Amino acid sequence: MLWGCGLCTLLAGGALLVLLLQLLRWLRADGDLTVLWAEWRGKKPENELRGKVVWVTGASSGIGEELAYQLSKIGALLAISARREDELERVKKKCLQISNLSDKDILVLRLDLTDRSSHEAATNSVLKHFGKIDVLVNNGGRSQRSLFVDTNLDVFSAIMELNYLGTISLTKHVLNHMIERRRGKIVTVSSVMGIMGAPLASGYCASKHALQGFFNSLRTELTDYPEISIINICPGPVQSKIIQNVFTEKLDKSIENSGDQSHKMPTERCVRLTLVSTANDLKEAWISDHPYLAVCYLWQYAPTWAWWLMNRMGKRRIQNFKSGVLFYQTCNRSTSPKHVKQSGSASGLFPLIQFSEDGCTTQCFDLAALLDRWCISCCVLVEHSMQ
Ligand SMILES: NC(=O)c1ccc[n+]([C@@H]2O[C@H](COP(=O)([O-])OP(=O)(O)OC[C@H]3O[C@@H](n4cnc5c(N)ncnc54)[C@H](O)[C@@H]3O)[C@@H](O)[C@H]2O)c1
Repeated sequence: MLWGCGLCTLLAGGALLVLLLQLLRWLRADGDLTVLWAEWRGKKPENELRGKVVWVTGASSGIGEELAYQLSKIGALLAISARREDELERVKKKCLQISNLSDKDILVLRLDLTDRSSHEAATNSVLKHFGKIDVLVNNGGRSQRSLFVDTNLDVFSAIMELNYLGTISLTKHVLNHMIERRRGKIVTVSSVMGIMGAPLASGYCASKHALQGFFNSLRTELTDYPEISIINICPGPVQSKIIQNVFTEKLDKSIENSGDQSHKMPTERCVRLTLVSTANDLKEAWISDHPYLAVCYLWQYAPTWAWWLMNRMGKRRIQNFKSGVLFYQTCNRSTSPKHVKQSGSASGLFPLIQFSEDGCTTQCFDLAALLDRWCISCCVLVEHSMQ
């Protein structure tokens, strides 16, 4: 009897959760509440960032490249940096085509974040060209895909050198200038992996946690400078070249198969919400589709349940990784996770619920199907959540 009541409560809770998720998806709730509010009622990036000098690192691909495009359309003056100058020239050419900016409004500046001795000169080059830096976007970085036990410590050192030390080194030089002017914005593209943990990305998660801790502390040291904003952006999985560029267990080994990216958040959307967060000086912004965003909330409010979920799914993910199978190789690669072709048993969580292909590709209205879809989505989350 009691057991029956418990089961009913569990099912009702599950149904409510699923309905809530569907509602959030339907409402396109792909950011935390402060981001969504800022997008609806807040300041527009077009008004706040036009004419501002914005320096974007890691601008040769992915999120950084798209930032360059959207900022140029808005009319911001740009310094774009990465290691490959030819790629930056390509990005600059496109920026000039899609905007009203002229050649001198976009500075291409080669920068290796790991070469910290070059950061002061690079900062001076931007200042010499534009006379000021209004916004620094710390975007350059690399993810990881390897088990800690198999990974050379050099890899952990390289991740921290790039994602953490490279970022705070550049910040230090630019911040000196902002302190002199008593104004500016430092935007750092962290990750939801700076909030939670995930298997196969221990070094990457550590570097993003380090960034979160660093910038949250720096913000408290800048209370005498209310016009200087420290803005941490925490995206979930976003379409980019991040998987092609991941660190593996050895420094000289690259990944063989970067897999399908189509289920991830479109780069344009992530960048738009990043600019909304920047325009509105949001201290921290979670930008992600569901169920990833829901897991962030779970992590924040019920960490022990979040651990349970992560451990359950992480086990499967590690098994797949060891056998050389990416989880989504069991899925329809040309569509999103909600269009997973495999049976529910692919998740290993609800082995009794079986799907036909169509059961997954159509909108599912029965509770079991919705629950199963949620579980599969969660598994795909674990596959990708370390980016
Ligand atoms: N794509 C995602 O799913 C995702 C999710 C959360 C956070 N992020 C973060 O977003 C940022 C951008 O990543 P992305 O997804 O666009 O990946 P990406 O690989 O497409 O772009 C990374 C950029 O960083 C640059 N970079 C790498 N090493 C560098 C170095 N030593 N010096 C200077 N630049 C260097 C690359 O050249 C490239 O321009 C990263 O910090 C990443 O951690 C990405």
